[in-house]
Amino acid sequence: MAILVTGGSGYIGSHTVMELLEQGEEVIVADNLRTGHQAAVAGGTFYHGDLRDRAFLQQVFKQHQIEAVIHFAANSLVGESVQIPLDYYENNLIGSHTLVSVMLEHGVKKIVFSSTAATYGEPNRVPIYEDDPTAPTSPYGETKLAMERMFHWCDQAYGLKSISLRYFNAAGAHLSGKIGEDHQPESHLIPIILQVALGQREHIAIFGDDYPTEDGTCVRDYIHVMDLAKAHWLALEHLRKQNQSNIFNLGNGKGFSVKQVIEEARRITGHPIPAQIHPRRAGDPAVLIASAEKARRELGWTPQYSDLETIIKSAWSWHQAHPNGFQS
Ligand SMILES: NC(=O)c1ccc[n+]([C@@H]2O[C@H](COP(=O)([O-])OP(=O)(O)OC[C@H]3O[C@@H](n4cnc5c(N)ncnc54)[C@H](O)[C@@H]3O)[C@@H](O)[C@H]2O)c1
Ligand SMILES: O=c1ccn([C@@H]2O[C@H](COP(=O)(O)OP(=O)(O)O[C@H]3O[C@H](CO)[C@@H](O)[C@H](O)[C@H]3O)[C@@H](O)[C@H]2O)c(=O)[nH]1
Repeated sequence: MAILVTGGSGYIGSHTVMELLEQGEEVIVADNLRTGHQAAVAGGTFYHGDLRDRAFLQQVFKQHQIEAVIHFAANSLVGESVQIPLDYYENNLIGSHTLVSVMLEHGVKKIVFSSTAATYGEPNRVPIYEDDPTAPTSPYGETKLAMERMFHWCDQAYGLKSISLRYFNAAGAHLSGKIGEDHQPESHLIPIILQVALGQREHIAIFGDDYPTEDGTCVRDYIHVMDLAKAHWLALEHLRKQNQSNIFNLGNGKGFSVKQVIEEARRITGHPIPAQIHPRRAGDPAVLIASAEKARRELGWTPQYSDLETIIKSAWSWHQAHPNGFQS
Protein backbone atom coordinates (compact mmCIF):
# COMPACT_ATOMS: atom_id res chain seq x y z
CA MET A 1 0.00 0.00 0.00
CA ALA A 2 1.09 3.55 -0.64
CA ILE A 3 1.72 6.67 1.41
CA LEU A 4 0.18 9.82 -0.06
CA VAL A 5 2.35 12.88 0.57
CA THR A 6 0.49 16.15 0.01
CA GLY A 7 2.88 19.03 -0.61
CA GLY A 8 5.61 16.48 -1.33
CA SER A 9 7.40 18.77 -3.79
CA GLY A 10 7.85 21.46 -1.14
CA TYR A 11 10.86 21.95 1.10
CA ILE A 12 10.10 19.60 4.01
CA GLY A 13 7.86 17.35 1.90
CA SER A 14 10.58 16.57 -0.65
CA HIS A 15 13.06 15.65 2.10
CA THR A 16 10.43 13.39 3.64
CA VAL A 17 9.74 11.75 0.27
CA MET A 18 13.44 10.93 0.06
CA GLU A 19 13.38 9.42 3.55
CA LEU A 20 10.26 7.36 2.76
CA LEU A 21 11.81 6.02 -0.44
CA GLU A 22 14.97 5.07 1.49
CA GLN A 23 12.74 3.20 3.95
CA GLY A 24 11.25 1.23 1.04
CA GLU A 25 7.81 2.88 1.14
CA GLU A 26 5.63 3.29 -1.96
CA VAL A 27 5.13 7.04 -2.34
CA ILE A 28 2.46 9.09 -4.11
CA VAL A 29 2.87 12.87 -4.20
CA ALA A 30 0.00 15.34 -4.77
CA ASP A 31 1.04 18.98 -5.15
CA ASN A 32 -0.23 22.07 -6.97
CA LEU A 33 3.37 23.33 -7.41
CA ARG A 34 2.42 26.78 -6.06
CA THR A 35 5.56 26.87 -3.93
CA GLY A 36 7.00 23.41 -4.64
CA HIS A 37 9.17 22.00 -7.46
CA GLN A 38 8.57 18.78 -9.31
CA ALA A 39 12.35 18.41 -9.68
CA ALA A 40 12.58 18.11 -5.89
CA VAL A 41 10.60 14.86 -5.86
CA ALA A 42 13.11 12.02 -5.77
CA GLY A 43 10.74 9.24 -6.86
CA GLY A 44 7.32 7.67 -6.52
CA THR A 45 4.29 8.83 -8.52
CA PHE A 46 3.63 12.54 -8.91
CA TYR A 47 0.20 14.13 -9.39
CA HIS A 48 -0.12 17.81 -10.20
CA GLY A 49 -3.33 19.07 -8.61
CA ASP A 50 -4.92 21.00 -5.81
CA LEU A 51 -6.24 19.53 -2.56
CA ARG A 52 -9.29 21.77 -2.72
CA ASP A 53 -10.23 19.98 -5.96
CA ARG A 54 -12.30 17.07 -4.70
CA ALA A 55 -12.50 15.33 -8.08
CA PHE A 56 -8.70 15.44 -8.38
CA LEU A 57 -8.23 13.87 -4.95
CA GLN A 58 -10.85 11.22 -5.64
CA GLN A 59 -8.94 10.21 -8.76
CA VAL A 60 -5.73 9.81 -6.75
CA PHE A 61 -7.48 7.70 -4.10
CA LYS A 62 -9.14 5.57 -6.80
CA GLN A 63 -5.87 4.94 -8.64
CA HIS A 64 -3.92 3.76 -5.58
CA GLN A 65 -4.42 1.77 -2.43
CA ILE A 66 -3.49 4.41 0.08
CA GLU A 67 -2.63 3.33 3.60
CA ALA A 68 -1.90 6.71 5.17
CA VAL A 69 -1.41 10.37 4.32
CA ILE A 70 1.42 12.72 5.28
CA HIS A 71 -0.05 16.19 4.91
CA PHE A 72 2.34 19.09 4.24
CA ALA A 73 0.33 21.08 1.69
CA ALA A 74 -0.45 24.51 3.12
CA ASN A 75 0.32 28.20 3.06
CA SER A 76 2.96 28.51 5.75
CA LEU A 77 4.38 32.00 6.23
CA VAL A 78 3.75 33.70 9.58
CA GLY A 79 4.23 37.29 8.35
CA GLU A 80 2.30 36.82 5.09
CA SER A 81 -0.64 35.28 6.94
CA VAL A 82 -1.14 38.52 8.88
CA GLN A 83 -1.36 40.40 5.56
CA ILE A 84 -3.67 37.97 3.72
CA PRO A 85 -5.49 35.91 6.37
CA LEU A 86 -8.34 34.81 4.12
CA ASP A 87 -5.93 33.00 1.77
CA TYR A 88 -4.68 31.05 4.78
CA TYR A 89 -8.14 30.10 5.98
CA GLU A 90 -9.08 29.11 2.44
CA ASN A 91 -6.11 26.99 1.47
CA ASN A 92 -5.30 25.47 4.85
CA LEU A 93 -8.77 24.74 6.14
CA ILE A 94 -10.62 23.93 2.93
CA GLY A 95 -7.66 21.91 1.62
CA SER A 96 -7.48 19.84 4.81
CA HIS A 97 -11.25 19.47 5.03
CA THR A 98 -11.47 18.15 1.46
CA LEU A 99 -8.52 15.83 2.02
CA VAL A 100 -9.95 14.32 5.21
CA SER A 101 -13.41 13.84 3.77
CA VAL A 102 -12.01 12.05 0.69
CA MET A 103 -9.75 9.95 2.95
CA LEU A 104 -12.74 8.84 5.02
CA GLU A 105 -14.77 8.14 1.90
CA HIS A 106 -12.02 5.70 0.91
CA GLY A 107 -11.59 4.23 4.40
CA VAL A 108 -8.15 5.80 4.95
CA LYS A 109 -7.81 6.62 8.66
CA LYS A 110 -4.18 7.51 9.32
CA ILE A 111 -2.69 10.96 8.86
CA VAL A 112 0.59 12.60 9.87
CA PHE A 113 0.12 16.35 9.89
CA SER A 114 2.54 19.30 9.59
CA SER A 115 1.65 21.43 12.53
CA THR A 116 3.84 24.15 13.94
CA ALA A 117 5.35 25.98 16.90
CA ALA A 118 3.17 28.88 15.72
CA THR A 119 0.21 27.15 17.45
CA TYR A 120 1.67 28.24 20.82
CA GLY A 121 1.89 31.97 20.14
CA GLU A 122 3.94 33.81 22.76
CA PRO A 123 4.84 31.04 25.23
CA ASN A 124 4.61 31.48 29.01
CA ARG A 125 7.81 29.47 29.44
CA VAL A 126 10.54 27.82 27.39
CA PRO A 127 11.17 25.12 26.51
CA ILE A 128 7.58 24.62 25.38
CA TYR A 129 5.81 21.33 26.14
CA GLU A 130 2.96 19.88 24.09
CA ASP A 131 0.35 20.53 26.78
CA ASP A 132 1.33 24.19 27.27
CA PRO A 133 -1.35 26.75 26.29
CA THR A 134 -1.95 27.42 22.61
CA ALA A 135 -2.72 31.04 21.70
CA PRO A 136 -1.49 31.74 18.15
CA THR A 137 -0.28 35.24 17.29
CA SER A 138 -0.90 34.79 13.54
CA PRO A 139 -3.69 33.58 11.24
CA TYR A 140 -1.26 30.90 10.05
CA GLY A 141 -0.93 29.50 13.59
CA GLU A 142 -4.70 29.73 14.04
CA THR A 143 -5.40 27.66 10.93
CA LYS A 144 -2.91 24.99 11.98
CA LEU A 145 -4.44 24.78 15.45
CA ALA A 146 -7.93 24.58 13.92
CA MET A 147 -6.77 21.63 11.81
CA GLU A 148 -5.34 19.86 14.86
CA ARG A 149 -8.72 20.29 16.54
CA MET A 150 -10.53 19.07 13.41
CA PHE A 151 -8.41 15.90 13.49
CA HIS A 152 -9.23 15.45 17.17
CA TRP A 153 -12.99 15.59 16.54
CA CYS A 154 -12.66 13.35 13.47
CA ASP A 155 -11.00 10.77 15.71
CA GLN A 156 -13.98 10.92 18.11
CA ALA A 157 -16.53 10.72 15.30
CA TYR A 158 -14.91 8.53 12.63
CA GLY A 159 -11.83 6.91 14.22
CA LEU A 160 -9.37 9.01 12.16
CA LYS A 161 -5.95 8.61 13.82
CA SER A 162 -3.65 11.61 13.47
CA ILE A 163 -0.19 12.53 14.60
CA SER A 164 0.33 16.29 14.57
CA LEU A 165 4.01 17.21 14.43
CA ARG A 166 4.57 20.72 15.72
CA TYR A 167 7.85 21.61 14.11
CA PHE A 168 9.91 24.55 15.12
CA ASN A 169 12.08 26.21 12.42
CA ALA A 170 13.00 23.84 9.59
CA ALA A 171 16.41 24.61 8.11
CA GLY A 172 19.37 23.12 6.24
CA ALA A 173 19.51 20.98 3.12
CA HIS A 174 19.88 17.29 2.28
CA LEU A 175 23.45 16.13 2.88
CA SER A 176 23.44 14.39 -0.54
CA GLY A 177 23.37 17.88 -2.07
CA LYS A 178 20.42 16.84 -4.25
CA ILE A 179 17.65 18.88 -2.66
CA GLY A 180 17.35 21.94 -0.47
CA GLU A 181 15.24 25.00 0.26
CA ASP A 182 13.94 26.99 -2.73
CA HIS A 183 11.07 29.37 -2.05
CA GLN A 184 10.28 32.09 -4.60
CA PRO A 185 10.39 34.71 -3.23
CA GLU A 186 12.35 33.53 -0.20
CA SER A 187 11.22 34.78 3.20
CA HIS A 188 13.04 32.44 5.61
CA LEU A 189 15.97 33.71 7.63
CA ILE A 190 18.80 31.28 6.79
CA PRO A 191 18.36 31.16 2.99
CA ILE A 192 18.07 34.96 2.89
CA ILE A 193 21.29 35.34 4.90
CA LEU A 194 23.01 32.99 2.45
CA GLN A 195 21.66 34.95 -0.52
CA VAL A 196 23.54 37.95 0.91
CA ALA A 197 26.70 35.82 1.10
CA LEU A 198 26.15 34.82 -2.54
CA GLY A 199 25.92 38.48 -3.56
CA GLN A 200 22.23 38.18 -4.52
CA ARG A 201 21.15 40.70 -1.86
CA GLU A 202 22.83 43.73 -0.35
CA HIS A 203 22.03 43.01 3.27
CA ILE A 204 19.88 41.02 5.66
CA ALA A 205 17.03 42.93 7.32
CA ILE A 206 16.72 42.07 11.02
CA PHE A 207 13.04 42.31 11.90
CA GLY A 208 13.20 44.02 15.30
CA ASP A 209 15.97 44.37 17.88
CA ASP A 210 13.73 45.44 20.76
CA TYR A 211 12.40 42.03 21.80
CA PRO A 212 12.82 40.92 25.43
CA THR A 213 15.75 38.63 24.53
CA GLU A 214 19.46 38.86 25.32
CA ASP A 215 20.42 40.76 22.15
CA GLY A 216 16.92 42.09 21.37
CA THR A 217 16.35 39.87 18.31
CA CYS A 218 13.91 36.93 18.04
CA VAL A 219 15.07 33.52 19.24
CA ARG A 220 14.11 30.38 17.32
CA ASP A 221 14.81 26.66 17.61
CA TYR A 222 16.30 25.52 14.27
CA ILE A 223 15.87 21.88 13.34
CA HIS A 224 17.52 20.18 10.37
CA VAL A 225 15.09 19.22 7.62
CA MET A 226 16.54 15.68 7.45
CA ASP A 227 15.80 15.20 11.15
CA LEU A 228 12.24 16.35 10.48
CA ALA A 229 11.98 13.92 7.57
CA LYS A 230 13.05 11.03 9.80
CA ALA A 231 10.44 12.04 12.40
CA HIS A 232 7.68 11.67 9.78
CA TRP A 233 8.68 8.11 9.06
CA LEU A 234 8.85 7.35 12.79
CA ALA A 235 5.40 8.92 13.26
CA LEU A 236 4.02 6.76 10.46
CA GLU A 237 5.48 3.65 12.09
CA HIS A 238 4.03 4.77 15.44
CA LEU A 239 0.57 5.10 13.90
CA ARG A 240 0.93 1.65 12.36
CA LYS A 241 1.89 0.09 15.70
CA GLN A 242 -0.15 2.08 18.23
CA ASN A 243 -3.00 3.41 16.08
CA GLN A 244 -3.47 6.34 18.47
CA SER A 245 -3.74 10.05 17.85
CA ASN A 246 -1.01 12.21 19.35
CA ILE A 247 0.84 15.53 19.19
CA PHE A 248 4.63 15.94 19.26
CA ASN A 249 6.97 18.93 19.24
CA LEU A 250 9.94 18.61 16.91
CA GLY A 251 12.80 20.89 17.78
CA ASN A 252 16.34 20.87 18.97
CA GLY A 253 15.76 22.33 22.43
CA LYS A 254 18.24 25.16 21.80
CA GLY A 255 17.44 28.71 20.79
CA PHE A 256 19.48 31.03 18.59
CA SER A 257 18.79 34.72 18.07
CA VAL A 258 18.64 36.25 14.61
CA LYS A 259 21.96 37.97 15.33
CA GLN A 260 23.57 34.69 16.45
CA VAL A 261 22.45 32.96 13.24
CA ILE A 262 23.92 35.79 11.15
CA GLU A 263 27.18 35.61 13.10
CA GLU A 264 27.47 31.84 12.54
CA ALA A 265 26.77 32.31 8.82
CA ARG A 266 29.52 34.98 8.66
CA ARG A 267 31.95 32.47 10.19
CA ILE A 268 30.97 29.64 7.82
CA THR A 269 30.81 31.65 4.59
CA GLY A 270 33.65 34.07 5.33
CA HIS A 271 31.40 36.88 4.02
CA PRO A 272 30.72 40.02 6.12
CA ILE A 273 26.90 39.70 5.55
CA PRO A 274 25.84 43.29 6.25
CA ALA A 275 22.73 43.59 8.44
CA GLN A 276 20.22 46.40 8.93
CA ILE A 277 17.67 46.78 11.71
CA HIS A 278 14.09 46.97 10.44
CA PRO A 279 10.79 47.18 12.36
CA ARG A 280 9.30 44.05 13.89
CA ARG A 281 7.37 41.71 11.54
CA ALA A 282 3.75 41.33 12.62
CA GLY A 283 2.87 37.92 14.05
CA ASP A 284 6.37 37.02 15.34
CA PRO A 285 6.65 35.74 18.92
CA ALA A 286 9.89 36.74 20.71
CA VAL A 287 11.12 33.26 21.66
CA LEU A 288 10.19 29.74 20.50
CA ILE A 289 12.17 26.81 21.89
CA ALA A 290 10.88 23.25 21.95
CA SER A 291 10.96 20.51 24.46
CA ALA A 292 11.10 17.51 22.13
CA GLU A 293 11.46 15.04 25.01
CA LYS A 294 8.13 13.42 24.17
CA ALA A 295 9.14 12.71 20.55
CA ARG A 296 12.47 11.33 21.73
CA ARG A 297 10.76 9.10 24.29
CA GLU A 298 7.69 7.92 22.39
CA LEU A 299 8.81 8.03 18.74
CA GLY A 300 12.44 7.10 19.43
CA TRP A 301 13.51 10.25 17.53
CA THR A 302 17.07 11.50 17.89
CA PRO A 303 18.00 14.56 15.84
CA GLN A 304 21.39 13.96 14.22
CA TYR A 305 22.08 17.04 12.11
CA SER A 306 20.55 19.88 14.07
CA ASP A 307 23.59 21.72 15.44
CA LEU A 308 23.63 25.21 13.93
CA GLU A 309 26.94 24.57 12.14
CA THR A 310 25.66 21.49 10.25
CA ILE A 311 22.40 23.30 9.44
CA ILE A 312 24.13 26.34 7.95
CA LYS A 313 26.94 24.35 6.25
CA SER A 314 24.45 22.05 4.51
CA ALA A 315 22.30 25.00 3.43
CA TRP A 316 25.42 26.86 2.24
CA SER A 317 26.52 23.88 0.09
CA TRP A 318 23.05 23.70 -1.47
CA HIS A 319 22.81 27.43 -2.17
CA GLN A 320 26.33 27.62 -3.60
CA ALA A 321 25.64 24.71 -5.96
CA HIS A 322 22.09 25.97 -6.76
CA PRO A 323 22.22 29.79 -6.69
CA ASN A 324 18.88 29.85 -8.52
CA GLY A 325 17.37 26.92 -6.65
CA PHE A 326 15.94 24.11 -8.79
CA GLN A 327 16.31 26.34 -11.89
CA SER A 328 20.10 26.22 -11.55
N1 LIG B 1 9.36 25.57 7.03
C1 LIG B 1 9.17 25.55 8.34
O1 LIG B 1 10.01 26.01 9.11
C2 LIG B 1 7.91 24.95 8.93
C3 LIG B 1 7.79 24.89 10.33
C4 LIG B 1 6.62 24.39 10.89
C5 LIG B 1 5.63 23.87 10.08
N2 LIG B 1 5.78 23.91 8.73
C6 LIG B 1 4.72 23.32 7.90
O2 LIG B 1 5.29 22.32 7.09
C7 LIG B 1 4.63 22.23 5.84
C8 LIG B 1 5.65 22.31 4.74
O3 LIG B 1 6.38 23.52 4.86
P1 LIG B 1 7.48 23.91 3.78
O4 LIG B 1 8.39 24.90 4.41
O5 LIG B 1 8.03 22.67 3.19
O6 LIG B 1 6.57 24.68 2.74
P2 LIG B 1 6.56 24.63 1.14
O7 LIG B 1 5.81 25.85 0.71
O8 LIG B 1 7.94 24.45 0.63
O9 LIG B 1 5.72 23.32 0.84
C9 LIG B 1 4.32 23.30 0.76
C10 LIG B 1 3.94 22.49 -0.47
O10 LIG B 1 2.51 22.35 -0.51
C11 LIG B 1 2.05 22.63 -1.84
N3 LIG B 1 0.67 23.13 -1.69
C12 LIG B 1 0.23 24.20 -0.99
N4 LIG B 1 -1.12 24.27 -1.07
C13 LIG B 1 -1.55 23.23 -1.82
C14 LIG B 1 -2.82 22.78 -2.27
N5 LIG B 1 -3.93 23.43 -1.95
N6 LIG B 1 -2.87 21.66 -3.02
C15 LIG B 1 -1.75 20.97 -3.36
N7 LIG B 1 -0.51 21.36 -2.98
C16 LIG B 1 -0.41 22.48 -2.23
C17 LIG B 1 3.04 23.67 -2.37
O11 LIG B 1 3.10 23.74 -3.78
C18 LIG B 1 4.36 23.14 -1.77
O12 LIG B 1 4.98 22.18 -2.60
C19 LIG B 1 3.60 23.34 5.84
O13 LIG B 1 2.34 22.79 6.17
C20 LIG B 1 4.07 24.28 6.93
O14 LIG B 1 3.01 24.96 7.52
C21 LIG B 1 6.88 24.45 8.14
O1 LIG C 1 14.63 38.52 6.47
C1 LIG C 1 14.36 38.08 7.59
C2 LIG C 1 13.63 36.87 7.78
C3 LIG C 1 13.34 36.47 9.07
N1 LIG C 1 13.75 37.19 10.13
C4 LIG C 1 13.46 36.73 11.50
O2 LIG C 1 14.00 35.43 11.65
C5 LIG C 1 13.18 34.62 12.47
C6 LIG C 1 12.79 33.35 11.69
O3 LIG C 1 11.96 33.75 10.62
P1 LIG C 1 11.54 32.77 9.41
O4 LIG C 1 12.74 32.08 8.90
O5 LIG C 1 10.72 33.60 8.46
O6 LIG C 1 10.66 31.68 10.15
P2 LIG C 1 9.39 31.85 11.10
O7 LIG C 1 8.62 33.08 10.80
O8 LIG C 1 9.87 31.68 12.52
O9 LIG C 1 8.46 30.64 10.66
C7 LIG C 1 8.97 29.35 10.32
O10 LIG C 1 8.93 28.57 11.49
C8 LIG C 1 7.62 28.39 12.03
C9 LIG C 1 7.76 27.52 13.29
O11 LIG C 1 8.45 28.23 14.30
C10 LIG C 1 6.76 27.70 10.97
O12 LIG C 1 5.49 27.44 11.45
C11 LIG C 1 6.68 28.53 9.70
O13 LIG C 1 5.94 27.81 8.73
C12 LIG C 1 8.07 28.77 9.20
O14 LIG C 1 8.02 29.66 8.08
C13 LIG C 1 11.96 35.47 12.83
O15 LIG C 1 12.18 36.04 14.08
C14 LIG C 1 11.96 36.58 11.78
O16 LIG C 1 11.43 37.80 12.23
C15 LIG C 1 14.48 38.36 9.97
O17 LIG C 1 14.85 39.02 10.95
N2 LIG C 1 14.77 38.77 8.70
